[in-house]
Amino acid sequence: MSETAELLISARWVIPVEPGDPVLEHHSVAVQNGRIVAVLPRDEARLRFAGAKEHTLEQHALIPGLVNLHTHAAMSLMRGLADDLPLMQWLEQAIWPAEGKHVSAPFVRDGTLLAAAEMLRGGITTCNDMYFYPDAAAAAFDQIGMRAVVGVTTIEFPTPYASSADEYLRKGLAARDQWRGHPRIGFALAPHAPYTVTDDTFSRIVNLANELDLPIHLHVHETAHEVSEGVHQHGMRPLARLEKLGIVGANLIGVHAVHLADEEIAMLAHYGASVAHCPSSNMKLASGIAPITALTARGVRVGLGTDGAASNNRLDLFTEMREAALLAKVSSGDASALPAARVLRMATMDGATALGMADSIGSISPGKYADLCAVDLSTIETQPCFNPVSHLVYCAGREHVTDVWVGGEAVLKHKQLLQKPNSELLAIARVWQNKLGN
Ligand SMILES: CSC[C@H]1O[C@@H](n2cnc3c(O)ncnc32)[C@H](O)[C@@H]1O
Ligand SMILES: [Zn+2]
Repeated sequence: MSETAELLISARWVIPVEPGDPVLEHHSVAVQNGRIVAVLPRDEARLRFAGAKEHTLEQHALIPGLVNLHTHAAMSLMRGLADDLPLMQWLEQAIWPAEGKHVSAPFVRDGTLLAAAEMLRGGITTCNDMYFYPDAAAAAFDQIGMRAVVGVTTIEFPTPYASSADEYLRKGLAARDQWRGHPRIGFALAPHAPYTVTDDTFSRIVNLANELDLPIHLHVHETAHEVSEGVHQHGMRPLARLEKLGIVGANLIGVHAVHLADEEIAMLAHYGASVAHCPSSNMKLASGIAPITALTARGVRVGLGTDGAASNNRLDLFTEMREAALLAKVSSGDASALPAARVLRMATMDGATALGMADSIGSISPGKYADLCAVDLSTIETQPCFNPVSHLVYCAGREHVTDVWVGGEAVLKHKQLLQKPNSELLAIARVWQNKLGN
């Protein structure tokens, strides 16, 4: 059998995430046509793929590209615009008025470019995005070489983007049609939240999700106020209403899921739904601590999200991994809760599975896209290194990411983005800083 690979990426440690939790020392990942063809010992790889170009990472851990299961990428342009407020004051008094004034296709294109650059620099190769002008967002992700699931966003109030649920859905679905078949850009249905979407619109979304086989990406049970208001308005808790409407299913990505009763955890498990856990945003908006230990104990899949840069204020999954682990331990009183390998799996494979992409991303496995992230563990602050998985979650940060590939294409080399110069991105940020600052 003749085997070819155009690229071998050889690393001190290859951490494939599945199957099992192995740490492979001095291994190589062979890549052909954007996909992984083999994971094997380095010496064997050099013989078997003699013609391949080799990229050597002597002191690095090579991990699957991280999957950001919830973000609003273009909100990077509103980073630090409104801090230290709880969710509804933050939205109603600061963010929604600013969005009403500034959001446009160029805003979304530029904000998404900036966010995608930040995410790639931090080892995030795929994100699940929910924002206005999905077509502009898709174009930005494509331009910079990132993989993204873009939301067909729906909210029941008018914005510069659309004036009715019908128009949001029509425009979002038209964008999806336009990007169909793209190897890196996919779509999800993205109703904003139970308090901003009507029963009729949720019913339409259920039908569309079934017809088009799309995930449903939805903020849910983020605050105690959301739950009590839901009871006041609809006579039942939001998740009960969503279950009645058919929204709760295996394709649901419920974002935040902070305030859950035991029966609601059981309900999510029963339907095979996923949760996008966003620890920084939940802490910064004082929303609460999501019951991740209880969710995972019942078998609910949990991925990690950054939320937008206006409520975090970083798009950094290394921080989210560390916080997820520490919050699980302190809130359960159990230091063994969410060990490092489990958290790394949440930030990779579990996010991929939640997006319906388990066969194409999330682990370093033959047949999957070569979405990879190299983390330098040779620095002063990462010494000594007895266990690279421990370091990835508890010690290293996004500043240790040196090289990133998406579909076998290098997008970050020696910490430099290859598709866009930093100077161009900084100039874009300056323009919007001036506009939003006035
Ligand atoms: C309809 S586009 C997305 C919409 O969501 C707003 N948003 C950002 N972060 C949060 C959050 O944590 N909970 C609820 N809504 C959020 C964003 O500003 C857009 O208006
Ligand atoms: Zn959000």
